[in-house]
Amino acid sequence: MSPAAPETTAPDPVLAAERAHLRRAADCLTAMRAATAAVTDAGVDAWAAERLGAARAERLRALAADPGVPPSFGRTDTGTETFHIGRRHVRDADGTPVVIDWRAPMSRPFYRASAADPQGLVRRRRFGFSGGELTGYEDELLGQGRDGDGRLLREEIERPRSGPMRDIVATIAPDQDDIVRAPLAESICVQGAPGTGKTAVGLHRAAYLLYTHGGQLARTGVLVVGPNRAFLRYIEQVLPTLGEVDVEQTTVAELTARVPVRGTDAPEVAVLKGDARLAEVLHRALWGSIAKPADDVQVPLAGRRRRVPVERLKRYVDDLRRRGRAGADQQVLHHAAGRERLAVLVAEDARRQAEEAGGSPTDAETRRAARSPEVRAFCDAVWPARDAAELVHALLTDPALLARAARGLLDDAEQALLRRPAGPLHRAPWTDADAVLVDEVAGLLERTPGFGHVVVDEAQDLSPLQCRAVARRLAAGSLTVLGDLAQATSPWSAADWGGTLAGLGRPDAAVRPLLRGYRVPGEVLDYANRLLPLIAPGLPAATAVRRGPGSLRVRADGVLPDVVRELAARPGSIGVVCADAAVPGVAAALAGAGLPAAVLTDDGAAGPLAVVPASLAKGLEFDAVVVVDPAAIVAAEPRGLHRLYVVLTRAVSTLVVLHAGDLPEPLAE
Ligand SMILES: Nc1ncnc2c1ncn2[C@@H]1O[C@H](COP(=O)(O)OP(=O)(O)OP(=O)(O)O)[C@@H](O)[C@H]1O
Repeated sequence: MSPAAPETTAPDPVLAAERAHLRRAADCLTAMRAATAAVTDAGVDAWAAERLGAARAERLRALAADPGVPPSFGRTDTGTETFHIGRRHVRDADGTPVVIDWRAPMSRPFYRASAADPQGLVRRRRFGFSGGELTGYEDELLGQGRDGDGRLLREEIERPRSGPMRDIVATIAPDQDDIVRAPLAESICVQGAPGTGKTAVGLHRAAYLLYTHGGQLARTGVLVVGPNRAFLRYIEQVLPTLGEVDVEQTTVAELTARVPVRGTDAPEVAVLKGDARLAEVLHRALWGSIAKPADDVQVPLAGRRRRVPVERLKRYVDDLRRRGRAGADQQVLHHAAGRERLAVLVAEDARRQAEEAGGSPTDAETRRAARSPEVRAFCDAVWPARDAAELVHALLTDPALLARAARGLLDDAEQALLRRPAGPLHRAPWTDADAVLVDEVAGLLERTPGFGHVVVDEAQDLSPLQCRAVARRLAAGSLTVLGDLAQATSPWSAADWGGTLAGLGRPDAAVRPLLRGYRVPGEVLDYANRLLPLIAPGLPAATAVRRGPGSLRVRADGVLPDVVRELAARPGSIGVVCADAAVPGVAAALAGAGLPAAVLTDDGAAGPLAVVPASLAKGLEFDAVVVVDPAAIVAAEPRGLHRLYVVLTRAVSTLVVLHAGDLPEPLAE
């Protein structure tokens, strides 16, 4: 590696030149923004409001002025040409590129070149920043077979966390880049150990796809699904920092929020309600409510009445009913569309009769016939319009209805588990799992609008029916599934990805591993990995990209406030993770010692010192983590060891494990 210039007092000509280039790029960017704003302001407010939206325009302006986001983070030299790489294209007034967007094909060697395979580069230069100021650089003379030593990568990872997740655009690794730049048509499942960058890679893939397939994806949209609001708060700034403000980021609970959730299910009930068999029960309940036509229908058409005989009516209904299941071509007839279609078939029958009798009813007359009170009454009797919430409510409160729909699928004990007391629909004690059932029925009634690409994070925890809810939002698009089977804590967690991918509608998605751990120092990762043979015997352990001597402290005698006070002496965030039931006690102990900590909630954002219920720790990270009483975390739930594995892998710099009693066995020695 060539000289890395740390903070210097003597002027470094390379630094001076790069700073000048950055200043120029910043000026050009400001000019580009000003030009865009001028266009927007010049009497095209309606367009601007519609296309950009006030919030988006605001965000773009903020980005332009954000000193924490330098216009370039590195450069490539081919020997004849130099390209600066940044978060977005910057060009000067003549249109000459000043910075190349990281997603452009020309930027690819920046991420892929190595000493063994320089990809036409003689040098790769990475910049180091401090407070938005260029303070150093690292050169890799690839042409001479010399790779870098990763010092800047290490600095970047260990830069104290002060808020939400940051992008990794300056340091995406080749194996990550492979996934980020995979073709749009490819659905991918990223199985990665904690801190290997799955979330980061998924978000950068979304940004890459939007850049590369802008037109197509701008129409169909990109959706990111995370486990809860706290997690979304944590990740939600990554895409805007990359210039992508039009991505919808949500949770399964929000996707399926068709009924007000006021209740909770016992665990065994939640498991059953998430079971794939329920999809079939609901399908039967809905389509089974279609009746057999009992009488002929008299259809008023063009001033005459035409009788459509019951036998033909039965055939129309049967044909349509058959199309309620996916055929070989996967085109499913939705229930509401089936009802419309039935009315049209009846009216067309009458039209044919009229034509055979020498008449010629018009299209408009036929449409009117389809909407006539007679035909409507027939459809109401045979193929009534249904409401998703009403149907699920009826199924859960009417044992006879449930028994009919569940015959051969759910035994008596399972049916009893599902039952809830009868009561008015508007006061129904809906649960999260019920909401997914209602969404399932809504998806049978009408087509759910689908996105062009969906990124689903922490996918190992999805129930089969939650998978179906996500799959409905996918339509013909592709999927990026992110997860770690070793961190699976929900009751439906499986030992492999097959079921989840099938449930998500992409059984053939390739499973791609990520095995280099960025977040957690080697000492901490090795410690957590001791649990792997117990919780996920088939999975290979990740190796950390860096070691951190002293990063792991396992203490039987530690006093929590003292430990926290000591950690707080260093910059960065602190997460105190404990069993959910211990949260009030831990928060009180800290407050009592003059260390007020915010308790992280499902929809809250964490402050610099947060008490984190173990059940919410997934996906998050803190510079320092204190795990309080690991045995209680394990004892709190059936997959407690998996939960412990999650919480032990949240620390970027320091992990302190405080235990009063025995440690879980693999961690004891
Ligand atoms: N190539 C990289 N360069 C710098 N930092 C990286 C890189 N890849 C990942 N990181 C950092 O490592 C940390 C973990 O990343 P991320 O949260 O995406 O991992 P994950 O695999 O989703 O973890 P978990 O399974 O624990 O949720 C983040 O701080 C991220 O910025």
